[in-house]
Amino acid sequence: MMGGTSLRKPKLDDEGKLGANSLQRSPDMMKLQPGPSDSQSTQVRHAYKGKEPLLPQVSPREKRPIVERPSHGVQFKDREVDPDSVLIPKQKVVDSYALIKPKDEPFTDDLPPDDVPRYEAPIAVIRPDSFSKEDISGRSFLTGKPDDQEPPASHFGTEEDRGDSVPASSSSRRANSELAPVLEESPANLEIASSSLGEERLMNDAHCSANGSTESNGGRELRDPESCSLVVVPQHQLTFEELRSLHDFNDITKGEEVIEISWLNEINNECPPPFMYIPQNVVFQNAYLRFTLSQINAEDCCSTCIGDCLSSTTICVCACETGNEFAYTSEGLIREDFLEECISMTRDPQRQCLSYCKACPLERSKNDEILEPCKGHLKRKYIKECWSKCACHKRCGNRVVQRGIRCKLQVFFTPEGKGWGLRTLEKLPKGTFVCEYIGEILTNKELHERNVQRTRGTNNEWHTYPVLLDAYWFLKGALKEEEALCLDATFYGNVARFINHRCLDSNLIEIPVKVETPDQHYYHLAFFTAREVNALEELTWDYGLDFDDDDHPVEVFKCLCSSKFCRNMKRPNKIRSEFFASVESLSRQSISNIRANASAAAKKTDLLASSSRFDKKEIASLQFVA
Ligand SMILES: C[S@@+](CC[C@H](N)C(=O)[O-])C[C@H]1O[C@@H](n2cnc3c(N)ncnc32)[C@H](O)[C@@H]1O
Repeated sequence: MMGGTSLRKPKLDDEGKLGANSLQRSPDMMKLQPGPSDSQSTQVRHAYKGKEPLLPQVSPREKRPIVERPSHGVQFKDREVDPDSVLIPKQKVVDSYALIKPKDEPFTDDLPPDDVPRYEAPIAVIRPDSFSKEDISGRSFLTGKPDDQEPPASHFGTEEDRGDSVPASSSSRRANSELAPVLEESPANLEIASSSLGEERLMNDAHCSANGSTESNGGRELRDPESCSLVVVPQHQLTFEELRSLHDFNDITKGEEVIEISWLNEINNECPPPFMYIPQNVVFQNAYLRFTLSQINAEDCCSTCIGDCLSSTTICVCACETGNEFAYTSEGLIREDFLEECISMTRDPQRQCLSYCKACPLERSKNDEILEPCKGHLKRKYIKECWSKCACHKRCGNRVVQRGIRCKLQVFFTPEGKGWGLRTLEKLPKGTFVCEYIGEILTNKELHERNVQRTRGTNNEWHTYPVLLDAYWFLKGALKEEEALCLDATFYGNVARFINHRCLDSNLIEIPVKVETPDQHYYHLAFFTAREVNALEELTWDYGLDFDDDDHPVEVFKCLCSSKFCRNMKRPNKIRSEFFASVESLSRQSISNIRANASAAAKKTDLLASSSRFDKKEIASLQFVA
């Protein structure tokens, strides 16, 4: 599991020092699989070493007009694109950019067949008119649509509808489709909530497709196209051409974002793995979300604000959550002190504040007979943005994440063997919003079921990309199953699914952002730059993986982040001492904080020490740090 929870256990190495793995998170919280393409990619790359990369013919395409809107208060600076970084394939680039310019060679059929990655295609589509209005509204899950397309608040069922355990929306979905409870027996069917256009889609067998399994009949009937409006799409192994066309070379988002995001492979002939691009989170099945205006109380919105909240002289209700100061500056960046606080709470083991659930949903989802105690979840600072019930202007400066991706990004094939990655094509100031982590909203039980199914399967190429939304789990005594949520970008996701891991000093930091609901159990996970990032730099994020952990079913990857803080690296002594020095300096500030509050620290250490989950070595390391 990436991000979300973070219990880093300082560890001692063999010599009893704070070791290379000293800043690790809880094992069970972090489960992540190697990306689908990595193993293949290494082989293919070697096979093509020294050859010119083959890149698809770029067909000229009309540039999508980006509507410029008058600015009210917040200025989203037009960042200057580094001239050396113009990589967008459809743009003409001058010779000096040849190093990174996408090649124009057309694909030919004479590619060695063994080097052609094989995937299966998704799948099927339901026509929008196939559901009743009620059903559509029940499923709507639209948030933060950029600018003028922002949708109205969607109804997710009333309190009465909700019943004890199953939300009305998911009940109605089940009534409409028997495709819901199928993970165990049949190939999983995946249901997607409404798109930005209110369009309903149903993806059948996305899991199976991603899994690489084949259907012998070469196609699968989903539903009668007339009665249920499903289109039958033949299932077969994708040819290279088909795979390539799955992701628009110029825009992997297929027009779903305000800006285009190209993809580029200068290393080998691989294409990005098959997945469905979505710009907003969607409910998979049982997750309970209720976005209603009636649910938003006066204290949850700024119903008296006018124009730009950031320039208002009176205190805006939406800033109360962040100490009466907005998290954003008038340039649309995160405020320096707020950002530093978030960084230190996430990265500095002494600042990390863990909270413990009474009945941890993560442990509950395992269905074990004995419920293990909660291993702790990182407390986080979060941002609260203005939304529909706020009276401020749509371009109020306290609406950043909901405006969608604004940076010039590119999905690219990394040369170091990490598979695909995400990079910026322009210099990004510290505190810039880059993108959200978008995926299917699953309950933890659903995620657990997916994982079980994956590990049971014969094909280990089915990888998962999940993050927990666990920042507030501790607030509620016992979360209902449908309230303990996570995001999974394995089958549906946005560009964030390409962000690779970097231990500790990654250039992105994830911050929870509340937009459309005051509910604590659902929030957006947004990535901001933790420092200034240069054009062409890869964007990275610390997944919080514990590379020593073999107590989870998902194999961790061999980390190639090349950070000097890498937790998955045997270091020579010199580098090791540098590493300790860096950790020491990072911790100094926090150690003084702990000294200032010795009793709280001691209490915390006692609490951790009393937990049977820690062995002597770990307790010793906790005491060492304290
Ligand atoms: C969220 S995906 C990132 C995108 C992925 N590289 C791809 O090609 O789709 C996570 C996977 O990327 C690879 N990865 C990410 N960070 C890595 C790192 N620091 N070293 C090696 N592999 C990494 C691992 O295979 C991991 O399971």
